[in-house]
Amino acid sequence: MTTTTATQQQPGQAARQSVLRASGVTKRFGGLTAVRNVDLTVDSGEIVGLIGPNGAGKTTFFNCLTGLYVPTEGEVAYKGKVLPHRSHLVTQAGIARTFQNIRLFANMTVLENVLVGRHTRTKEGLFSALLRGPGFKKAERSSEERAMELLEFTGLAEKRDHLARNLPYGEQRKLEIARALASEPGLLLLDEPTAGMTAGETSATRELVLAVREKGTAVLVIEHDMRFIFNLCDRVAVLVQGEKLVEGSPELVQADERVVAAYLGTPFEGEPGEAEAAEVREAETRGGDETHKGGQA
Ligand SMILES: Nc1ncnc2c1ncn2[C@@H]1O[C@H](COP(=O)(O)OP(=O)(O)OP(=O)(O)O)[C@@H](O)[C@H]1O
Repeated sequence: MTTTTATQQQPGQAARQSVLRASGVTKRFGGLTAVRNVDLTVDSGEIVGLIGPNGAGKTTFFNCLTGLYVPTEGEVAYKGKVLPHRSHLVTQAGIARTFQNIRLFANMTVLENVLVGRHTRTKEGLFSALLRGPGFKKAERSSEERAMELLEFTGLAEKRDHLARNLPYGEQRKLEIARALASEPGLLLLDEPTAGMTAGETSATRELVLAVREKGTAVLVIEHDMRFIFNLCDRVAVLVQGEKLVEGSPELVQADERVVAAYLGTPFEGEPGEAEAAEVREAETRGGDETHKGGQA
C-alpha cells in the first residue's frame, strides 16, 4: 500500500501528510493486555504527546511502533507503507527513537556516536561502524559533515571529541537526539526525554524538539512531565490501562475530568452522597464561626 493521506490544510501551509498511522494496535503478554486496540496518527509538522499513568502501556506501544515488539493485533504504517516488525527496517524506513534509559556508546566520542547513528543511511552496517573497518572509514568521511551539522544543531559541536560518558546528563540526552536524527528520520519518537532533567535542561529540550519540527521531522513524545507536554504538543493522546482514553488539543485533555481521575484516582466510589456533603457544609460553617469568635477574643 503506498497511499498517503493529506489532512487539513491551514492557509499558507503546505498540505499535511500522514507520517504515522497505527491502527488497532494490541499487545498481549500472556494473560496481560498491555495495549488494547490503540489507533494513533501523526502528521508531518506535528508534535504529538502520549501520556498516561505508570504501567499504562506507553513504552509497549512505542516498542510496537518501532518493530521491537510484534503487535498481537493491528498494524503500523509509515507514510502509507505498512512497516515490518524489525527495528532496523523501521529505522531505515524513517522512524528513529530514543530510549527511556540512555543508550549511548559510553566509550565512544560524541562524534562517533552520531556517526554510528548514520549507519542506516550508509552502505556500511552497524558492526562495520563499531569495528571501524575500511568501509566504515570511507563512509565516515562523507558522513562527518552531516554529523557535525547535527552537533551544531544540538549545541554539542565543541564536545565532538569528548567521550559520551563524560558529558553531563542533559548533554547525553541531547546526544541521543542527535544520534537518532543522524538516520534522517521523518518521525522521531522520544521516550521520556526530560526524565531526571533540571528545569533549565527541560526548557532547552523543548526548544530542541521545536527546532526538530522546524527542520521537517514530526515528533511523538512520551513524557511524565505534564507541563512539558502541554507546552509543547499540538495534540495529546492519553493511555490508561492500555486503552486510549482521550485525544485532542492540550486544552481539551487538561480539562477532561477522566484524565484527572486516571492520574489522581477517583476520590469517591460514585458521587459523594448528600449526607457526606451536608456533613462537610456543617463542618465548614462551624469552623468559620469558631474562627470568627476567635478573632473577637
Ligand atoms: N516484556 C514484558 N513482559 C510482560 N509484561 C510487560 C512487558 N513489558 C511491559 N509489560 C507490562 O505491560 C504493562 C504496560 O507497561 P509499559 O512499560 O508499557 O507502561 P508505561 O506506560 O510505559 O509505564 P511507565 O510510565 O511506568 O514507563 C505493565 O503492566 C507492564 O508490567
